[in-house]
Amino acid sequence: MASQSDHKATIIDGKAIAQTIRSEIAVEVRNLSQKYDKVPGLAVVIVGSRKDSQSYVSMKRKACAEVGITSVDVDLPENVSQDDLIAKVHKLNVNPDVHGILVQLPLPRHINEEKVLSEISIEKDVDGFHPLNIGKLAMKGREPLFLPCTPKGCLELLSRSGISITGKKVVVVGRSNIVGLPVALLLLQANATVTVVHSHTLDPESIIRQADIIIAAAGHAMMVKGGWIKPGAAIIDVGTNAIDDSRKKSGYRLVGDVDFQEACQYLSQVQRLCSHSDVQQPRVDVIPPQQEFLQISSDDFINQELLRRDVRNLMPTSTECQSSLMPSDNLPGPAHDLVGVNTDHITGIVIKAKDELLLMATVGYPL
Ligand SMILES: NC(=O)C1=CN([C@@H]2O[C@H](COP(=O)(O)OP(=O)(O)OC[C@H]3O[C@@H](n4cnc5c(N)ncnc54)[C@H](OP(=O)(O)O)[C@@H]3O)[C@@H](O)[C@H]2O)C=CC1
Ligand SMILES: Nc1nc(=O)c2c([nH]1)NC[C@@H]1CN(c3ccc(C(=O)N[C@@H](CCC(=O)O)C(=O)O)cc3)C=[N+]21
Repeated sequence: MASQSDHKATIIDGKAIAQTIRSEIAVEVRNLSQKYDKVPGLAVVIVGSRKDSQSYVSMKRKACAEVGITSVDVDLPENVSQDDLIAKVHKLNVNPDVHGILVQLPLPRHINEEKVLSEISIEKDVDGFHPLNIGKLAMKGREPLFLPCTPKGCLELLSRSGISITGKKVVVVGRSNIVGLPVALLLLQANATVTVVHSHTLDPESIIRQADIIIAAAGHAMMVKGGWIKPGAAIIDVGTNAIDDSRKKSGYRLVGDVDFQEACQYLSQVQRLCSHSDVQQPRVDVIPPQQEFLQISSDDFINQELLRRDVRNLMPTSTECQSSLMPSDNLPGPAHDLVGVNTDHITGIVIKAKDELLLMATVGYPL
């Protein structure tokens, strides 16, 4: 996790964490097989030959092999009827060697996904897509039998990276049944204050900028820009988007929903600010009383010493603070009061003059 002394964005190594989790599961599977003389079985059902689905399914089957879970492969043709698919699911429901059933989505258009998913026995619904499982996830004090894997993975990444959730402002970008909605529900259960951004959300940038934690799951390549991220924020980028890349043999490369390069550059720049006074300044948004947004350099407003201090020492009465924050000629009126900052870590400074919000500096450093 990023610390005050870090000068660049810290990268959560999802691959390494996944490897650790797989090793832990392998031990559990070994213990189970020793105790019960049986290994867990996962049925992975795929309909048709979509390239992306085949690639995800083969990843799942490989992961099963790696940890010692038996993968029961069910590959059905694109034109399989809904009744035949449901009959297959029913067979798997009663197969004692199958403990989990996963029907890869999306299904072909002629098949009703909702109907098929509701036919999976809730005891074997490892994707957690059964309405009863999702319903329990949404209710206080109820325990779903299975949690959807990607949302669960997001929380694992956070907890294994030492990022606490309780009390944090989390913005989830996306509200799909697979990722956005269940991850928002899980975060709510973990005592976060959750905002969900979707395709009808007005001004997503200003909402995302308030987040301590961002879960990006919109399926929209690099939509979250570096400047949208509050310094110190943790980001889990779920998006997997293929974009054209002539330098690749395949002709494409995968990118997330967050502009990774830009985010790292932006965060590094802001974090360096805390210890070097000569570096380029981050952007600062100024909100004049007319509510117009202006972008200016923070040079004129904030000195380095101020940023290094504990927020609690920066009380409105501090003349030093006021003079250091006093803009030369941009802001009218008498001394400005420093009225609000996040107390855990300096993530924003709000200055008031004559009870009007005049300036909000989105600079600071993480814990
Ligand atoms: N790594 C993993 O394990 C997984 C990764 N993924 C990846 O995550 C991404 C999302 O997948 P999935 O949830 O299935 O996608 P869906 O297309 O089902 O849902 C996308 C969601 O994002 C919202 N959205 C779309 N565009 C915007 C936008 N410009 N601003 C804000 N919100 C937007 C949509 O809003 P609305 O509801 O209004 O339409 C919708 O709720 C994809 O890139 C996918 O490949 C998915 C599953 C697992
Ligand atoms: N019943 C069902 N359950 C699912 O969980 C499900 C599904 N249907 N349908 C489609 C989505 C999509 N999905 C992904 C899984 C892993 C990666 C993933 O691991 N991506 C790698 C790269 C993969 C690659 O190299 O191709 C990465 O992000 O680094 C992405 C997407 C699961 N889904």
